[in-house]
Amino acid sequence: MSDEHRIAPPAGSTPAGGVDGPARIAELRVAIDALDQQIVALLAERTRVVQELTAHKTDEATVRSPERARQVLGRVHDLASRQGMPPEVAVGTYRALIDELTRMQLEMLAARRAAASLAEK
Ligand SMILES: C=C(O[C@@H]1C=C(C(=O)O)C=C[C@H]1O)C(=O)O
Repeated sequence: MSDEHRIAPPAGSTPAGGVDGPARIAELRVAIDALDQQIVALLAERTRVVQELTAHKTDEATVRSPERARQVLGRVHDLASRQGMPPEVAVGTYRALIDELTRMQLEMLAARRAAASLAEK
């Protein structure tokens, strides 16, 4: 992250140079909106990869793959630590993401099964 986005000093202290108060909040919210645009683009790409992978799964146990989920969370924990981010924030975010993607995969599997059983009739 560039210096302009660094977390502000503790309340009561004067930020070193630059804009203060509401103007700085507005500036930082613009930075957050730009970052969100990039994050959602990457999440959309990750979701497309998961959707493609799901086409190769044929049962609920493989959809859930808890060991793989643990591995992803452990890796995210380490990556966040190395980036100077509180790892619990990254792990909590990914836990919610994996829960939602697992729910999406279960729906895809159910839809495929329903289509296959209709085709059999
Ligand atoms: C994408 C997969 O399926 C699920 C979702 C995961 C993820 O989003 O990283 C990881 C494991 C599974 O719970 C997978 O098996 O790799």
